[in-house]
Amino acid sequence: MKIMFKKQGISPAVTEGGTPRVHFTGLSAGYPGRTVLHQLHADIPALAITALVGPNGSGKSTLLGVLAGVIRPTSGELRHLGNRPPAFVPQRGAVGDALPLTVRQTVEMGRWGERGPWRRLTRQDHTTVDRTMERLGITDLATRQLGELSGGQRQRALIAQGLAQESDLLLLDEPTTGLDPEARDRIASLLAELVADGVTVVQATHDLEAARSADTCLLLSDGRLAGQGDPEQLLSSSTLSQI
Ligand SMILES: Nc1ncnc2c1ncn2[C@@H]1O[C@H](COP(=O)(O)OP(=O)(O)OP(=O)(O)O)[C@@H](O)[C@H]1O
Repeated sequence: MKIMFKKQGISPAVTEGGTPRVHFTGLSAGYPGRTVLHQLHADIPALAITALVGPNGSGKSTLLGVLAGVIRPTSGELRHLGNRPPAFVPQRGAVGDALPLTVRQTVEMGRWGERGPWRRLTRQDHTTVDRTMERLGITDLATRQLGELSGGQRQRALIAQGLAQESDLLLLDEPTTGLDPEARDRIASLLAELVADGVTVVQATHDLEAARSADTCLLLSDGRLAGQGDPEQLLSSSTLSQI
């Protein structure tokens, strides 16, 4: 099993169809005693939105965990063709309701990768946090506890934490699930803006509208790649009913 971070030396096969931000081949991964992902081969194109789609338990969150570096592949090769660690925004439900954190503290944690949890944040860090909260429209929620927010407000705080990491690769686990149409549209517009700003976005989603508006799509079924490419073509009703 190989994990590599590098900017150069991409093989022609990899660059075909656009520069990839992540390339993986023969990738298998899972949890102790249980293989979930089986021999996946795919590219995540740079400066685009990739949707990870598939039924419950098909391995979307596990693949995000592998891309984020929190789950180690058991075999295969994973290449990151960028020079910054990815920013990972977990599912809203995975973040404890009882955590005694304000929105501002939540977003500040996005700077810990640079600074470490015990070092004081710099003025530049605070500026980044302010700017990110403004961008997500949560400045007026700064002193509120995370656990007392609505689903959409909480989701924006978690995305702000991801953005505050200033990575060029943002990995999101179901960012729009359970949100009303206005909140979903807001997040969709933000993701498009981020791509225009130079960020590569990968989102696991059950939201077919979000998936269809992505640039490309990886369809997972039972830990295997059931298809990849144009979401409009891939997410036809016949394919969806098959999986
Ligand atoms: N921590 C864990 N330990 C053991 N097995 C796990 C763990 N997390 C997930 N799994 C198993 O791995 C498989 C894939 O789960 P995963 O969460 O990646 O799927 P998913 O496609 O994201 O599902 P959902 O759409 O429900 O979020 C499932 O069978 C699940 O039970």
